[in-house]
Amino acid sequence: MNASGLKPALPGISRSKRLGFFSFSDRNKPFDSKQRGVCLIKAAMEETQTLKQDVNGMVDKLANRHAGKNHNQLSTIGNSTNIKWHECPVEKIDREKLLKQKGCVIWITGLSGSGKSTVACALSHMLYQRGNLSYILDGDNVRHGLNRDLSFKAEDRAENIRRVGEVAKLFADAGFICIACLISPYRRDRAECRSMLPNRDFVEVFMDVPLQVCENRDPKGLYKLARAGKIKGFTGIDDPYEPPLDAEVIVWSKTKYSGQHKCSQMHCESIHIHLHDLSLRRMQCASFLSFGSLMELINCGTCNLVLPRASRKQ
Ligand SMILES: Nc1ncnc2c1ncn2[C@@H]1O[C@H](COP(=O)(O)OS(=O)(=O)O)[C@@H](OP(=O)(O)O)[C@H]1O
Ligand SMILES: Nc1ncnc2c1ncn2[C@@H]1O[C@H](COP(=O)(O)OP(=O)(O)O)[C@@H](O)[C@H]1O
Repeated sequence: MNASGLKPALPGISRSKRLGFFSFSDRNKPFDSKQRGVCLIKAAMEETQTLKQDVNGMVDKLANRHAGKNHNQLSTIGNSTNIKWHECPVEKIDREKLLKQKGCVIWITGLSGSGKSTVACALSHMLYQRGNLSYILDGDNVRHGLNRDLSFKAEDRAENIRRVGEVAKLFADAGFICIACLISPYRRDRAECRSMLPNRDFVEVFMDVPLQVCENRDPKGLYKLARAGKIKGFTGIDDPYEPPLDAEVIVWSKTKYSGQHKCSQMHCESIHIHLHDLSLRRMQCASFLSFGSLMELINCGTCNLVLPRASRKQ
């Protein structure tokens, strides 16, 4: 069977993934038509599945590209009536070419004191050193301006996450690597942010640090106030935190497994990072890294983060 001379049926789908072309490596065995038939059916099923995934991916992409945009008619979105989406000939892909990077959102979630801002800054610094443009949306900082009207009640937290999700999406559209670090305690709110972006343009990073460790760090003294009842509805104390079930990246401090609460300098310097390969639904690799060699993970394979060697600002 020869695939040469035929154009791919769908753009972006390689010949090898099209139905009807199989290669058999075991050519020396005597021909067993029954076994060969089973082989063919199996291969066809696998190819069909792959093709389906490719087509779904393309449909997703188009759906995401046009989500909420009605190009010819006036629309009503929420309370905004009679609005119309305006296209510009300079698109995301053009800006990405200019910046030589892929616009995406890295969403860091975890308890207060789990190290979200620290990781965000380290990542941003390393990207800067590599010549990549990033921007951090830190929950604490955004609440100083855009979200200053929001409290820590569940509905206000949801609105906080929605707004930051929308802003992050704009940054990604601008071609930035947008690093959002917020407690974002509810799965539903985070899932909504994920759904705003095409598949793989949203990388969820879970700071898997136990409450006890965060509470021992307590850099702002907030846990102490919460335990004393002076702050009500503090995440982890008297307000919920729903850990992600399928984050692409999981980060934890070594202290979680060493059983120490006050960590030594060496432990402070070490974090573990797991890349969660969602396509295989299993942990792909576990890496032990010094804090200085944090992550270099952009536009690589199944998820957008890579764990590189990079020097830390002393
Ligand atoms: N009740 C309560 N619960 C949790 N956190 C509180 C609360 N009150 C104030 N803070 C401070 O607000 C920071 C978290 O803001 P976020 O916007 O990330 O929170 S959320 O995503 O809306 O849940 C958080 O910052 P981080 O410690 O950086 O997470 C706290 O400094
Ligand atoms: N891997 C780590 N080991 C030990 N301490 C850490 C680590 N990462 C961050 N910290 C410290 O924990 C505290 C909280 O970190 P921060 O990044 O502000 O957390 P968050 O943004 O989640 O509230 C800070 O004092 C920071 O220096």
